[in-house]
Amino acid sequence: MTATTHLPTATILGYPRLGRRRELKRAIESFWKGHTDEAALQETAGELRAATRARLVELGLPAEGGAVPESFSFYDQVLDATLALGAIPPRFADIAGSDLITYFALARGDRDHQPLEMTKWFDTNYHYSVPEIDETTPLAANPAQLVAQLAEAAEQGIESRPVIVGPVTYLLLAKASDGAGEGFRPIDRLDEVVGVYAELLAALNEAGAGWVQLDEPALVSDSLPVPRSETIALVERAYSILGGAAARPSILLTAPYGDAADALARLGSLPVEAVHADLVRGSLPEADLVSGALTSAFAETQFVAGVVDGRNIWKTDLRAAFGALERLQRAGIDVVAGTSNSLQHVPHDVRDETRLDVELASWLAFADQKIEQVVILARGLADGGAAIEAELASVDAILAARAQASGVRVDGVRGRVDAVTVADRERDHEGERRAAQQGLGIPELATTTIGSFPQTVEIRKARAAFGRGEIGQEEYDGFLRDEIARVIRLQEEIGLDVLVHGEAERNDMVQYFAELLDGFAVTEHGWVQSYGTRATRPSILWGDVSRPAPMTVSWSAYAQSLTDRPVKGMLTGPVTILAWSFVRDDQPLADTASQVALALRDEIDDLVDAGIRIVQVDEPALRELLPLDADRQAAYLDWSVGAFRLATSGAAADVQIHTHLCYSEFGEIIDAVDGLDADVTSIEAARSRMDVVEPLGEHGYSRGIGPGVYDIHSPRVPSVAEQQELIRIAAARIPGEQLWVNPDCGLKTRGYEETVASLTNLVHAARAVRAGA
Ligand code: MET
Ligand SMILES: [Zn+2]
Repeated sequence: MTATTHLPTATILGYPRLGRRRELKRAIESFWKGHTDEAALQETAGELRAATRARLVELGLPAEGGAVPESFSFYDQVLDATLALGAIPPRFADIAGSDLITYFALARGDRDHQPLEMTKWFDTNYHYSVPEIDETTPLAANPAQLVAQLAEAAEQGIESRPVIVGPVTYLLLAKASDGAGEGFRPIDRLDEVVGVYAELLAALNEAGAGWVQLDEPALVSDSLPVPRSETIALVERAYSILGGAAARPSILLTAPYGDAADALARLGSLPVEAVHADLVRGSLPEADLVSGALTSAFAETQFVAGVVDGRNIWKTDLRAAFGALERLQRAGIDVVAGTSNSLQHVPHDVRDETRLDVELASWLAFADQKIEQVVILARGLADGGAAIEAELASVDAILAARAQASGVRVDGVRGRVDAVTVADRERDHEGERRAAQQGLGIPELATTTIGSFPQTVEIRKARAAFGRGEIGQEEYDGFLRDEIARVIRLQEEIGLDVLVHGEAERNDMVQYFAELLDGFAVTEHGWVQSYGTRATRPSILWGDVSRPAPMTVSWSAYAQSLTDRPVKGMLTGPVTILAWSFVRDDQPLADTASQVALALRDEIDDLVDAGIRIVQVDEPALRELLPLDADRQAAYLDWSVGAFRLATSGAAADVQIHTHLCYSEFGEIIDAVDGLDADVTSIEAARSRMDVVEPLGEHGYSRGIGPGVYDIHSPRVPSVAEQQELIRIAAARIPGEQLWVNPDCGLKTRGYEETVASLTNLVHAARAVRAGA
């Protein structure tokens, strides 16, 4: 087949992968447990892929011409690329069995193998498996899975489009393996890797593929190991080679998650057949459009315009989206309607939600509704705007109703945000606070935890029984109080200095608050893959946010009543609440964040009134929301830090404010962390062996800091000696009265046995270092 296929006027970049009812999750987990065999798993996966393709066609994507993406994954798309490239790190070479066995070993590790590291995919909450590359990592095209899926589709009568993470993005997201030579960078192997991609493309061509999609989100990011200008040049080099290959499918090169406007004319000139741009996060290159430069660049290249937002669950303003498409069309560009990015970040179908308010539901578009929107736009492109006027008008009406709906704009909430002054974001001076907090009696190298204790089977059972109405409020509350009492006693026995209540009442650190705040709704089936078989159900922040009643006070006050040691109140911060919810798109995030911050500020007031003297406000997502585009970072840090300060600055000098950030790439935002003005900050550090204390030392960081000494991501129990060593590394750079001793993150995913052993060792390690050991 020659690469002359024309992409139809509608497509999407990818679709949710776990299945409408998370069928794939169940099938994979049952395979892992040994309850089913690989054949059974392959069968379920094949059925799911077939159902997905059929669904996409049913929703209106053409069956011909490569409009249907082949975006299935057993675990992760970057890991899929690792297998397709045969880039299996040699430390896994001894794994016997099928490709799928190797695949899961890379993803999850086993007794003898640490898994590949996992980290967040661009500015999303999705985690990918980080490739490990060095000078000798083998590379050999392994197109089997890609070809098999293509054949399945053909059998269904669908010409689908295989999807692969592109070579530049793949290598820029990889890390150099531990054994790599000094100065080696994975991207140094670009030419070889491109050669393997060429082989994959040849195999796909042979198998009859008309199109292939290569995702290059690296094009929009300033947070990668090379400057963006170099990324663009690398993409040009890679695709000049790939495009020049004799036998290959047509290539769709995508640039999701951000703004590639300044590179678009260059991308359009590459020897590929279609280029995608994210026009939600990104923009059209105005000057190039007006001058005709874009038109010339795209003279022989189709332009997939990502105008339907793939990151949120709101209906797209179709009239505005169609306006952008028409401008391109009028400029003589062959335009295709598409989504801004893969729909893997949104749930399946609003129609599955039976408990949502009907009016709210009418404003929403999950994956299936987004596809319907793309298909309408495509019809407009083919038949002219008049052909879809009724649909455009219907969305106009929905958006107008949404703007007027009760709860969307609440005068009281808005008035309060408008009245916020600079002083509302300022606490007393650091020194005064330190003096006022002496009364807390906190020792040097104070020991504490990050908040949650293990969520046992019993806790989950009680919550489920309460949810089903099998046990009443009183019984459930009694159960939680017993749990809190147990956790307090345990911490006293272990000898921790600052205690927590354990968060047993929380299903999730964001959803718990979403359920108690006005302006939020929760879904039944709104699952979104977080990594592998894990999914979360983000809440929907649809209206002005306020707090009808205290949310955490009774639990924290009860815990404090049981002990003389200080108990930390525990809240999730405004930025993290936003980052892990689907947030309204009709006002700036900064405004929404201020509303959430004011609700938390009231909560802190109430906690303090109830006798709590230390409050931790977790912001693990602060780094995640940092824009990929360097030009947008300052504005982001300004509002996000401002929201945290608004939440916490009502606290008097003698109230100690803690925050928790769980990631180690910290250097980039150290000024922002300083700007949070928290008295104490706990961060992840154990896995990186305290790498972060050096920049902190250099920065002259003056506040309390708790670099984690216990990696909570595995059941392994760190010894006293090991934790003592990490504390010593930190103590060499940071004065003892500033240094806190704590785990990397919460303990909710751990079991009790390892938790008790690890925390006991932690306390002994801290005591030993205090005693000068
Ligand atoms: C992802 S950060 C988690 C913080 C929370 N307080 C916990 O301990 O679970
Ligand atoms: Zn954490």
